[in-house]
Amino acid sequence: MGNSFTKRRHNRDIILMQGLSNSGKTSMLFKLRFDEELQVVDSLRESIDIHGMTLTFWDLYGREKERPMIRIYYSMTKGFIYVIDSSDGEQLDTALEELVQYILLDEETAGTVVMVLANKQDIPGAMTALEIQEALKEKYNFSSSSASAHTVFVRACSVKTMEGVNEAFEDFAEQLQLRDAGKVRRGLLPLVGDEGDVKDGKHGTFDTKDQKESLARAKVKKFLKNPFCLFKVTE
Ligand SMILES: Nc1nc2c(ncn2[C@@H]2O[C@H](COP(=O)(O)OP(=O)(O)OP(=O)(O)O)[C@@H](O)[C@H]2O)c(=O)[nH]1
Ligand SMILES: [Mg+2]
Repeated sequence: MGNSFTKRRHNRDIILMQGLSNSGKTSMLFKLRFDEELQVVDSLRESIDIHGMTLTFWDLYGREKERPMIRIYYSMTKGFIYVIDSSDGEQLDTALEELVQYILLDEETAGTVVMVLANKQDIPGAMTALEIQEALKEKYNFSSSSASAHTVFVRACSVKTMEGVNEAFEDFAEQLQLRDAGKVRRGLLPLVGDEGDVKDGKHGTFDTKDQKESLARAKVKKFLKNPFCLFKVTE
């Protein structure tokens, strides 16, 4: 029988969706869950089946005053999806500052998977995933010892066109599975496909995966299928 600390750690089963107001959290969750454009609500809690898992997402309001208080849910959280409006260059600094202060530097989030979504890629002039990743690296020292506490990765997407959204959530679920299987990848993971390419001012497409990534996936699938493998609890 575990003590209350152990119990609390093992009870982590929600995914928090965070990000500044207007970044696209609710529309994203609504479209994933109901395949419709959102018009009416600004916060949702929904369970979605992804990659053979049922994940419960809590999309919380992006209102400024409430954002620091979201940490009361951190002890129940196993992953974060941090949504950024890539078309809003003026707010990027604030968005990344909050990601660092409220999530990455909070000890309660250690061991979680953090996906940063560079949303609204359909808007001309939107910052690329690479640009956002570089800006994040300037804010947060990923080679510090505390940086290895998380699995962090950046993906580009557009809720409007749904480009990159399903793929990003699949990747997220896969990282959670890896974590649960004791095969945790720590620190900042590389971008996939040609997300990093910015040629002639154009953004890359979001759906190509590079060979290394698919090799890694194949290995994980093999590992997960092994009936003799013991699933290690990593927290
Ligand atoms: N062009 C474009 N607009 C988007 C995209 N994603 C969301 N939007 C729009 O951005 C606005 C804000 O979206 P919401 O989903 O309400 O944003 P939110 O992050 O939930 O905001 P709060 O509830 O205030 O925290 C809406 O008008 C959406 O239609 C996108 O990928 N492209
Ligand atoms: Mg909302």
